[in-house]
Amino acid sequence: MKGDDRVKISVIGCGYLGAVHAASMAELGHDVIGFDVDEAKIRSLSAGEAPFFEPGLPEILKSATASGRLRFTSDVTELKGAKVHFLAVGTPQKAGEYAADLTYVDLAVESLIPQLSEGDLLVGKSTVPVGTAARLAARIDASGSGALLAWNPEFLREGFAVKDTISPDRLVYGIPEGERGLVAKALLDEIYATALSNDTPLVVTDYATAELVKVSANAFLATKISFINAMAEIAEVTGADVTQLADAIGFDARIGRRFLNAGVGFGGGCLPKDIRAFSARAEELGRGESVAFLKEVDAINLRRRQRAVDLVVESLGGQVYQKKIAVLGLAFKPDSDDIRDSPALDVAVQLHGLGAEVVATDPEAIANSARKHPQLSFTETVEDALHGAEAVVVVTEWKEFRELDPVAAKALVANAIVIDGRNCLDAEAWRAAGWTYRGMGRP
Ligand SMILES: NC(=O)c1ccc[n+]([C@@H]2O[C@H](COP(=O)([O-])OP(=O)(O)OC[C@H]3O[C@@H](n4cnc5c(N)ncnc54)[C@H](O)[C@@H]3O)[C@@H](O)[C@H]2O)c1
Ligand SMILES: O=c1ccn([C@@H]2O[C@H](COP(=O)(O)OP(=O)(O)O[C@H]3O[C@H](CO)[C@@H](O)[C@H](O)[C@H]3O)[C@@H](O)[C@H]2O)c(=O)[nH]1
Repeated sequence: MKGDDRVKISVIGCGYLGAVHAASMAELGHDVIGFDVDEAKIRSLSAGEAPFFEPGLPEILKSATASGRLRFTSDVTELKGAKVHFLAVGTPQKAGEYAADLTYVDLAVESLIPQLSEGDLLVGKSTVPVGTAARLAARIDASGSGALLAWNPEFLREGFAVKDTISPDRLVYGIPEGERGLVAKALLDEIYATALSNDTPLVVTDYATAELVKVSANAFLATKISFINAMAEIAEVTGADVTQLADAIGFDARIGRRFLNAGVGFGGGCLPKDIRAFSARAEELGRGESVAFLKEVDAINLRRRQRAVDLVVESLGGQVYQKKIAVLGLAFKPDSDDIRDSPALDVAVQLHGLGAEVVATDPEAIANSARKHPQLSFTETVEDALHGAEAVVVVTEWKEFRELDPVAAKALVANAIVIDGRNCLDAEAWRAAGWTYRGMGRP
């Protein structure tokens, strides 16, 4: 791509999604300016440093900022002149409610409107309740800026975010009808030229479908995880093994083995809040019953965290008070430092609440966890966590935990009891080394 041909892009909101999107778009050759109201985040990004852990991000941040294709600002007026503006601000769960909080989306759009010029394209990436795009399009029309709106939901997974952005499984464009839609599509095609030239499937549709594709994809994934966790609950009272069950049903190509790992369940900044926001929106639309099952998906999910806590208590004869428990894992999944709605951190907090002396460790998520829960004790090394522990609970399946040597680990602990909250250990090897092994839905 030659300098003058590059599309000038702005990214509004440089959190997990926005920072990765900005750096990846620059990596693909576009001129990008990232904007965030959080000045500390902007300072870190401007220095080429990722404010969170994401494999591959530091490398592309450094190369793109050094090449001049990527810069960051906390001054919204600097977005003037960009042709395409990606909206990537947060849409968290409202406090005490299921619905999504759209405050950040609305504030960001209001601050962007004075910077827009005729023919500019605002592209929504944040996950929003269906109907939001139509409302924002009307607001932009009323502003008289002459800008257009498209909704282009994002499906990246943390831990694989750069790869997922540069080579997505599919692209979805929600665009307006008629000529304006064609203009929007042409700009998006230019931005995603690399992915499209690699035959990435493209779905071009209306706003409502694009918004619904995103939330229904997450609802499906959450349902798949809660389905297998429901089977784990049945396995627990019948002596069956849910991991073998998952393998066996997963061989059916119509079902597939992915997202059938039973354990302490799903967490993170997306699946939990997205299924709740979907339920709330469906209720507003008078169709609450259509997705009523999502409340059960949520309930099954939360029960599994409790199950891990109960297993620890049960294994210690019903009493954890003042007993040292090693909690291996804090992040909501491996290869991430994200602790938003983390089942692992929740298990640690619950055990602490029961009076246990929790010592938790995680390769990347200690700093975030300590900020949120300073009452917990943390240690950098697994060995320190294991030393003198009366029980060990594995709640995030980091490679370093999966590959622990059960013989060496046994020499450190006071009691060889392990609760495998992610079914990620070799049960036979741990038992052979003398451990009492308890998994989630497997004997
Ligand atoms: N994290 C993911 O893996 C992922 C993947 C797909 C979709 N999403 C969706 O993307 C959105 C962002 O998620 P996230 O995980 O990056 O959240 P985040 O909380 O990490 O980042 C949001 C950022 O927006 C900034 N912000 C808030 N108000 C602003 C404003 N008015 N102007 C500019 N910046 C503002 C915040 O300071 C923050 O840095 C959500 O809707 C989420 O559901 C996230
Ligand atoms: O078999 C499985 C698979 C996942 N999980 C858990 O499910 C959660 C979510 O995992 P994952 O989906 O890999 O993480 P996210 O990065 O939150 O990605 C989800 O949420 C994003 C934000 O909307 C979407 O873009 C992605 O497509 C969607 O996978 C984590 O706690 C995992 O431990 C399980 O318990 N069992």
